[in-house]
Amino acid sequence: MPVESAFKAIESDENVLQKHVAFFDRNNDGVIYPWETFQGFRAIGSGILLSSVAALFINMGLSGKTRPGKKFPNLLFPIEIQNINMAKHGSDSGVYDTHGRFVPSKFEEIFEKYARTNSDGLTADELNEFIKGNREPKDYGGWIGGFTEWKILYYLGKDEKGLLKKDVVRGVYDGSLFHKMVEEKEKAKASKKKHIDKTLNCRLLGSEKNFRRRPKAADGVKGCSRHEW
Ligand code: HEM
Ligand SMILES: [Ca+2]
Repeated sequence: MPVESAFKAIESDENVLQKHVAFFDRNNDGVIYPWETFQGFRAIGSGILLSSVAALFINMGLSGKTRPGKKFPNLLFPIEIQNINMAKHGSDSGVYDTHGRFVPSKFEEIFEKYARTNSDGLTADELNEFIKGNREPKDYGGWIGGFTEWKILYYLGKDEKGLLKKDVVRGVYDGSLFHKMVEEKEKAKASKKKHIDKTLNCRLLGSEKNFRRRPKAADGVKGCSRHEW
């Protein structure tokens, strides 16, 4: 899905990683359950399969790490947002520091190093090089973590030319991308509804065959036309 427009600059002294995950805390109680992860994925337009698999893996994988000192796993796999920085893994970009803060120089480094075709984004090949470049030896868990995070981001956020834009990547770090995606989805839904309403309107006027989407047709009826063109 193409997501354009500029995102705000990110403050580097706050726990931005908490913002990254807060979108998925659907009832804002500081804890993310698997069904909330599922709902969050659905809200940004992911299919049922990806949303289910992601919810299972993310919550089962991160829950225990964010519940330090708890002896037994909670089988509802809650993720505690206040401890989300403990869920960090290796083989990442280093853009989040150990406290979950945003490190601007690391963010810039991604594009300085890998964005060769277009300084403003990464192609699929450049992204693969970047993911490989982050790998620490034998850190298999981190390899999988990094690979899936970046591949899902690419899948959901690439533009029509297959480029993962810098703005989109910046937006994922503070979670603003997720809110943006919901907005885009709502907009697309509203315009589809408008189109259906117009089609219906034209049908009532008896010109459904020649219906075209355009602001004002020659015959003066908004969105309808009696002529092919
Ligand atoms: C569509 C949904 C999501 C996408 C596209 C996504 C993508 C990403 C990306 C690209 C990173 C940066 C990794 C790096 O800097 O190398 C990241 C980091 C992280 N994400 Fe997500 N994420 C999503 C959802 C979630 C959810 C639901 C959680 C947990 C509730 C989560 C937890 C984390 C954590 C803990 C990190 C830090 C990893 C680290 O730096 O070691 N993410 N994510
Ligand atoms: Ca919650």
